[in-house]
Amino acid sequence: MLNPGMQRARVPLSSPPYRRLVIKVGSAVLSGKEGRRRLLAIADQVAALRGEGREVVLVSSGAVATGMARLGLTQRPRTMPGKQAAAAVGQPVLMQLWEQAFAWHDLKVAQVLLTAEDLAHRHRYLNARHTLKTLLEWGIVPVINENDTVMVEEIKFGDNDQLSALIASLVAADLLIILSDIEALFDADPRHNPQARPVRYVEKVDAEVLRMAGDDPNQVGTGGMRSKLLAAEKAQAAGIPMLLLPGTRPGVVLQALQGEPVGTFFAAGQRRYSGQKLWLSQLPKPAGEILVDAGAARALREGGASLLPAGIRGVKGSFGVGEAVRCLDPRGNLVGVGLVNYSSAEIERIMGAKTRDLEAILGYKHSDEVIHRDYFALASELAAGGFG
Ligand SMILES: Nc1ncnc2c1ncn2[C@@H]1O[C@H](COP(=O)(O)OP(=O)(O)O)[C@@H](O)[C@H]1O
Ligand SMILES: N[C@@H](CCC(=O)OP(=O)(O)O)C(=O)O
Repeated sequence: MLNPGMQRARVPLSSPPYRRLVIKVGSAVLSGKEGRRRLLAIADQVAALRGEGREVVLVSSGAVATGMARLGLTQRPRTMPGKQAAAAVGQPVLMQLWEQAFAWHDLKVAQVLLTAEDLAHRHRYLNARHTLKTLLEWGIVPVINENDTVMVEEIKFGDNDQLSALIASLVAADLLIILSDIEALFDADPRHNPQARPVRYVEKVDAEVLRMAGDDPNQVGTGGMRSKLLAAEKAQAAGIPMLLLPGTRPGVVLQALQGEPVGTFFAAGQRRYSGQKLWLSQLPKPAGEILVDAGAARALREGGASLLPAGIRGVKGSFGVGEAVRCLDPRGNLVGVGLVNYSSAEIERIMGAKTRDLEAILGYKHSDEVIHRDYFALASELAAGGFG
């Protein structure tokens, strides 16, 4: 949903002070001849923001692009192991650049490499949160990237735009800033449509807005504009506004926060959840699937019920206690996602059974419910780019 009256993106004057920021820097900003200069300019701005009493978490892409430069490759490797090898070469070089850039300002950096799996386990997610919180308390600038060398296609976040939105929720940021190589969101892909006009304000990321974006990235990036819109959608669902800015322009973050009209501002949405349920609704990948019967599907969808063993007809995949799984109805439609109190092996033994028989079957009982209602989010409530 656009607001045609609002021509230029301004951080609204009525906005909160934006004390905690997550700033994502795209590969396009950090690569090429100008990459080094832009990295230094971003570090200058982060240092200035820190000086104003704000906290900043950086999400930095660029490991693959930096590795390519270091290895003298002119084309992005096509295979997954090729990209991973390039990232393994590039990541330490990239961190060294951030380390040096921040050292000028007497600031220390910390490298945090995450996989989607890390955030899909509640205890690992909470560990990541504690670590980031501690780093911020110590006055350190965390620099996060996907752990490219160990991730596999099935469990990757998709790209760092998605990761940055998840991190914004994780640290309860006041604002997510995405720095790319483009002035703003345009109403059509500007590479194919020279008449495309910038959109300065987006109230809500809906189908009309998603239609504007191409999903093929620039030469070095990954997700394209579509993935930035999906990140905005995730941030909006968490009640966090997002600002898309041209990271190629020095000083642009400070200008935007002073109210200058630059980039595209995505309003904070109505926060749908907090805590556990927010995390569930944004998870990138499920650990497995539970097939439920029609009665259980109705009870979950309409009655806000917990999932009992009696309503389970099948299990797919192998998962442990506490993992997040998809629940599918008899037609294969997604009912929602939830955290299981039993492993897939246990569910295979107790599916279809009455609650009172669980102890006799297993010899113990963790709980009556396989998924408790407080740990379940309906399909209609999931963020785009999540389980869906
Ligand atoms: N509607 C649109 N508005 C702006 N940019 C778009 C649009 N559709 C596609 N793009 C392209 O998306 C690119 C940015 O995405 P990406 O390559 O993933 O960047 P990054 O490396 O910063 O993550 C821009 O360079 C632009 O060419
Ligand atoms: N982890 C990858 C990032 C890939 C990625 O999402 O890139 P981009 O679209 O430029 O944010 C790297 O460091 O190269």
